[in-house]
Order: sequence, then structure tokens, then C-alpha cells
Amino acid sequence: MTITLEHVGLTLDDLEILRDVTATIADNSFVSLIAPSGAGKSTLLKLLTGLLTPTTGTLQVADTPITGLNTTFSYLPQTDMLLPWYDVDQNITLYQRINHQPIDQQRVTDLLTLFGLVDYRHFLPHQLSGGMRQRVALLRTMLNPADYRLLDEPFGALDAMTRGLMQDWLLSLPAALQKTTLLVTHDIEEAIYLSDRILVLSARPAHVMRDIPLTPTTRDRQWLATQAPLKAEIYELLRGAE
Ligand SMILES: Nc1ncnc2c1ncn2[C@@H]1O[C@H](COP(=O)(O)OP(=O)(O)OP(=O)(O)O)[C@@H](O)[C@H]1O
Repeated sequence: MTITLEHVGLTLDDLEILRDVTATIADNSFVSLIAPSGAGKSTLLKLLTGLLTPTTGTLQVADTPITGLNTTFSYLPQTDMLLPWYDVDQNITLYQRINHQPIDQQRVTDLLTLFGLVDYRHFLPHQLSGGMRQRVALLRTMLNPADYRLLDEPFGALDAMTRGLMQDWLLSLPAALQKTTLLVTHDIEEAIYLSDRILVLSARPAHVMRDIPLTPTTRDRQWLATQAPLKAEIYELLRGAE
């Protein structure tokens, strides 16, 4: 099911944030949104979750318009939003607990193992490192049964080394765990490394300046190193948009 944004505009408190954003996001693709700071990337994700309503234009999943809060997307906001009084197990199954849904304990254990968290399942968030907390937050997003993922700067708070490891690890996840994903990032290299497509947004009021497809035969750091010209091109686009 394709996500379609058509001529989406948003004005909040007399501030025009988005203007005429048009894009499609194909099923099973990994798309990054990159833009100057404050352009409206997080706002765009909030429109998809239904937390905000566009002033103009439409957002659709397949042929169904998004008209308010919906369960189509699992959303990882910029902060990890882990509840400090819940341990890892309780935090990652929050969606199921809130919605009184059964919890598949075997799947939870398998995923905790895959995410390198199984020995920490009874730890509270403050007992974890930053990278582990991000993995817990991501795991919660992945346990959410929604068809699409919205990730807002999931590695933004991490040091460069941990961030790199998390990117490698995300790419190495089995296909069964991959879903259509929209990633907001400030990091041009991260966008190139992880995405099938990059949407470069202008400064506010934001619109799509460039839509860049990426189809490497092998996606690894050696390939990434060859992408310096693209990195420079996106950097120049963003600089020109400030
Ligand atoms: N509820 C709101 N009411 C009024 N203005 C808002 C609201 N939410 C966001 N804004 C404004 O919209 C603009 C875009 O914010 P947003 O957080 O979407 O940008 P961003 O591109 O994600 O920023 P960053 O890269 O710094 O994370 C900002 O100028 C912000 O102040």
C-alpha cells in the first residue's frame, strides 16, 4: 500500500510550516527525509500519525485518507519515550498492554535476543546506556503491529561510533522485520546508507526539493565511501535552502 501526500500544506499559529508537499512512498521501501533544521520534518510525521491535520491537501494510505489519529503507523518520536518506572520487558510491550492484546512471549524473547537486550529485560531505563535505550525504543516500535514505521532521528542522541553500529545493525535485521519506513535524519550519510530513496526538503515552508532514488547492488560501508559526491550534492542543496 502506497502512502501518498498530495499538495500538503500546514500553517500553525500563523506560521506556514509546510507548503505543497507532494510525495509517494512505495510499499516496503525505506525512505529518508532530510531537511534544514526546523523545516518541518517532525511535523510531517505528526500529520501521518494524525496528531496534526493539514491545512491544505491530503494524506492517504492506499485509497484511504488519513483523517485523524490512526493505527496505521508505529511512531518513534525524537525522544525515546521509555517509561522510567517500567523495565525493558514492560516498555517494549506497552502497546499490547494498553490495548489489552495478548503478548507473544516467545517472540518477545527472540527479539530481545536479536536486539542484544535479553540479559537486560528486567532493567529499568536509567540502568541502560544510550544505545541500549534506543534499541529498546526501536524494539517497541518493531513489536507494534502497524504496517508502517515512522522514525524521528532514532540515533540522534548517540555518539558517532554507536550510531554507526546501530545503522549496521538496522541494515542487518532479517527481512521479516523490515517494513515500509520513513526516517527523519539530520545525517546525510545515514540517509544514503539506509535508504531506497531520499526526499530532500527545503527550509520552511517546506516542500520536496529533490527525490533521490538509491539502488546499490551491495549496501555496505565500502559502497557508502563511494557516495561522497552525492553527500556533497545534498549538502549543497541543504545549504542553498537555509
Ligand atoms: N504545535 C506547533 N505550533 C506552532 N508551531 C509549531 C508547532 N510544532 C512545530 N512548530 C514549528 O514548526 C516548525 C517545524 O518544526 P519541526 O519540529 O517539524 O521541524 P524539524 O524539521 O523536525 O526540526 P529539527 O530538524 O530541528 O528537529 C518549527 O519552526 C516549529 O517551531
